[in-house]
Amino acid sequence: MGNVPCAVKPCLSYQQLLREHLWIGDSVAGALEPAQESAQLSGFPEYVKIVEVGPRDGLQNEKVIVPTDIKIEFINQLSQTGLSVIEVTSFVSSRWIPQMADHTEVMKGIHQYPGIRYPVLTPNLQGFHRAVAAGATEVSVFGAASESFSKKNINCSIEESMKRFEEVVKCARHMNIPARGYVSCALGCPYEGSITLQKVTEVSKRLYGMGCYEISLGDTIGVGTPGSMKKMLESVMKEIPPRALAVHCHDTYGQALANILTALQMGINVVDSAVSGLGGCPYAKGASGNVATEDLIYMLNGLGVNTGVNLYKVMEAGDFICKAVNKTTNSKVAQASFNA
Ligand SMILES: CC(C)(COP(=O)([O-])OP(=O)([O-])OC[C@H]1O[C@@H](n2cnc3c(N)ncnc32)[C@H](O)[C@@H]1OP(=O)([O-])[O-])[C@@H](O)C(=O)NCCC(=O)NCCSC(=O)C[C@@](C)(O)CC(=O)[O-]
Repeated sequence: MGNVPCAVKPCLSYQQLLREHLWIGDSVAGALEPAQESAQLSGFPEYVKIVEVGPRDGLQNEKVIVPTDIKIEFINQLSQTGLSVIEVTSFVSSRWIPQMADHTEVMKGIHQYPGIRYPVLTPNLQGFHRAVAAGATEVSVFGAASESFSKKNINCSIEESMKRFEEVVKCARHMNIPARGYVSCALGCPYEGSITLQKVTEVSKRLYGMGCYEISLGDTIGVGTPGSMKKMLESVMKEIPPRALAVHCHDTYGQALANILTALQMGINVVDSAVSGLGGCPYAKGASGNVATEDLIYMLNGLGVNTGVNLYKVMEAGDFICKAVNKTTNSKVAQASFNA
């Protein structure tokens, strides 16, 4: 029963807690009111948009190729949870990321529900055109604040990447397709170590300036702390309003939830996460998965922050994909619940 206080241990199991109490994520009338009040009082946003990156970031690093029908079933299950954004796949080179080679089949195979957005990664115009042909209606370009990471990940300098992204975003705008921008290594780089605040801010500003509607600041190797997150956001927020920013925290050093909490207190209300804490970038060696969506929802529910997402259904989708890829979940909430 993990951290449940001794006094309640004999009375409650985690499953009871999850099913019957406010942590479940359904708005039980009345039950959320005191917590919602506390969320408002403490300066947290009333609503957080969760960008589920499990099918893309979560699976891209898996060595064994996950069958396409499993990916499609996983995404369809996620669509039943209340999530409003699910990142589906990447239109990148299959030589670089073999796991994403079935991007077109996945994109065409999923059921796209109204009200849910299904963005995909597009590093260049070639990827963009293929994505659109496969039915994508939202794309993301992905840059880095580190020169070395940019070269390792997308085989070009930051400057060259900006030119490619400008082409993609321009084309997307003509077609009324929203484009999101990622900035990797916002809190540290696997090759260069510390990255200056100026560089993170400069790259973010360029992506925002070219028309990306939201900039996701990636702690690619999970080295950030609430202290470095605060400083980085203070710098970026001088150029970009918090409503256009998201945080994307890998949990390598166990700091992800603390970093997210810091970002929320600073006015950010978009958070990327991956079911079961899956994930990692093949070009960021040693980086572990993203913050688990289950753990994020549990924390937000406890704060009374609305996400519209059902925790129990997310845990079921997580259980499905973990069994399919033969992995144990990294979500503490799922571990505690399923082992109770
Ligand atoms: C960007 C490239 C393609 C450049 O790769 P390149 O080798 O420099 O490309 P090129 O332009 O020289 O072309 C070489 C070949 O690639 C093909 N090509 C060219 N573009 C494409 C494309 N879009 N889709 C499919 N094929 C493509 C092109 O057609 C050609 O084929 P060939 O003539 O030799 O047969 C490559 O480096 C690549 O695919 N990189 C992807 C890396 C990646 O996906 N990394 C993981 C995602 S980023 C991440 O996880 C971080 C994030 C977002 O989560 C945030 C965080 O945590 O920080």
